Amino acid sequence: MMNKSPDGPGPAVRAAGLGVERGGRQVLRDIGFAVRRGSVTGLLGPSGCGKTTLMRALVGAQDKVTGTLTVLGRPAGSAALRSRIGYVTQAPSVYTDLTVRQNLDYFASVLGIARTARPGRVGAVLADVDLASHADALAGTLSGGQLSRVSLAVALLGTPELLVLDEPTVGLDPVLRRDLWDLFHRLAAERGTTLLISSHVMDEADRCRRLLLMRAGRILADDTPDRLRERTGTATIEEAFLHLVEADRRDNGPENAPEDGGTRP
Ligand SMILES: Nc1ncnc2c1ncn2[C@@H]1O[C@H](COP(=O)(O)OP(=O)(O)OP(=O)(O)O)[C@@H](O)[C@H]1O
Repeated sequence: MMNKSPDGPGPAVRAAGLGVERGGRQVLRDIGFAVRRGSVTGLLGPSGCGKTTLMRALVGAQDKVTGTLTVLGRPAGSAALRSRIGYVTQAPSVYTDLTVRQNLDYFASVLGIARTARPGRVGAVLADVDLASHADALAGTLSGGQLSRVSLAVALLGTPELLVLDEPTVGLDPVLRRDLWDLFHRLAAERGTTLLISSHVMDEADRCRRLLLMRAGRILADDTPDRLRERTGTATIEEAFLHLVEADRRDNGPENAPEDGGTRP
């Protein structure tokens, strides 16, 4: 079933002049970009550059946001967006003393999915993330990769129009990573879901239709993988990124924004 948006055909996400202050520091500054509906967009950049903060702003979980941030046609954080967005954080958010199925059934009830519809919906998302064979295992006995797939299954329960995934493939073996990327593209192609996926692994970049490259709280580039390589005259996204970082250093100096190293209270 394709997602139908009540808010017209505009971009899924549009940011302009976006800034975020965290811990008394400006950690995002003058961010501007648009994410097309039904696309798979990668948010790439080194640890601490602000990927999670940007995602938190998108889903309405971040304080001290300035500028414009529109999500599915509404201001980020609007109550009406809650059921339309799926957000998977880096830390799996499931109950370890419940089975996978019990977790999903619980979250389905929280989402207001009717009791009679729940077994079907739970079965469908278990199949999506390839965990049907572990449905009755206690979540606490699963591997890290399996646990993060349970979190993804939770996010899929409500058939979200926008899926925001914070480093969903970290720590996964190559086969699982490939399978997850296949799933992401199926969700976009078959259901019209928009996916924004963060990673600091540059070799995942080619799996995205479009890339947002971040450094030190700013967007360095917003382009397709091919065009990024072409316009920087490089062979890989990693080289393209390094090329853009050097150009940025020349233009703005090395200290234009805080790099990683802050503490996280
Ligand atoms: N709770 C917090 N309070 C204050 N500053 C924070 C907090 N969390 C993160 N920061 C700072 O905000 C900046 C951006 O952090 P963020 O977690 O968004 O980066 P990231 O790109 O997602 O990093 P990673 O890839 O390591 O997850 C960093 O400088 C970090 O130190």
